[in-house]
Amino acid sequence: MIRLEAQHISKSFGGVKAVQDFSFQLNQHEIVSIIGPNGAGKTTAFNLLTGVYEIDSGKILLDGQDITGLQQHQIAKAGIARTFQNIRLFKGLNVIENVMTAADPLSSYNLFDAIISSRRKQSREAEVRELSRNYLKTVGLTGYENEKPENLSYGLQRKLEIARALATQPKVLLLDEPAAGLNPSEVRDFISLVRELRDEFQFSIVIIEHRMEVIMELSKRIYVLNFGKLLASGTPDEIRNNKEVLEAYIGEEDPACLL
Ligand SMILES: Nc1ncnc2c1ncn2[C@@H]1O[C@H](COP(=O)(O)OP(=O)(O)OP(=O)(O)O)[C@@H](O)[C@H]1O
Repeated sequence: MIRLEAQHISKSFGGVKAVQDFSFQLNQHEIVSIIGPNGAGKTTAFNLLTGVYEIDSGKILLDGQDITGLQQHQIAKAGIARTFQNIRLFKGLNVIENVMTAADPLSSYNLFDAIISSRRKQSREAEVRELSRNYLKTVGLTGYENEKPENLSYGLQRKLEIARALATQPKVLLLDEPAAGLNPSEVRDFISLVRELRDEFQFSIVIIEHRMEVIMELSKRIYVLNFGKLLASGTPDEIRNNKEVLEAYIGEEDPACLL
């Protein structure tokens, strides 16, 4: 069953055609990737799927429902969660509070609130705290609940971002360069985590990534963008052996990156 579908979506910024007539499908319980050289339109595609930008033309469907033109918070509520290329965490809050604000976005978790709040709110807070503790456990952050996010290593901050995304109980998780800045052992760890998450939560995942070992190991199918357009799509083996794709990567920092 198709979970998320983009039909001929396009977006220009002035004269730059960032995404042109791009279509893709993501099935239930599937991991697909979007790859392409720098500036190919990958992040713009995520921004269109999550309502950060209004699309110029095309349609986006989630479980067959048209979600084109919805606001970011409506799309999040409909079931699409994402992480960002540049990690976005709340520095003023500790690790567990970062997850709690995602699990219960209408609440603010701070000491003042705790003192003045009603018993009902306190019991809701206890419930959300417990849920958040579980999400932290899932990503391997047990023991870090009271740390400030900026004191965590880059790899752990990435996990915290994922815990925040999990807390919104998504149907679809969009990961924008989740392995950027990770060392080789963190990359291995991350690959296992993504598989575990998909199996445990039964959701579908789209990954944008430059680290090809991540893409090749995790993706069932890969979409390749170049200058905003779909250049190719197929299985990791098909993409690895696609001459046009290899040519598109020539001149990139890591031209051998398709492995
Ligand atoms: N808000 C914006 N305003 C103007 N131009 C933009 C904006 N966002 C993206 N672009 C342009 O759209 C094109 C696609 O950018 P995008 O960030 O989507 O590429 P990308 O494939 O994610 O690149 P990278 O791998 O470097 O992150 C680029 O030419 C970029 O400069």
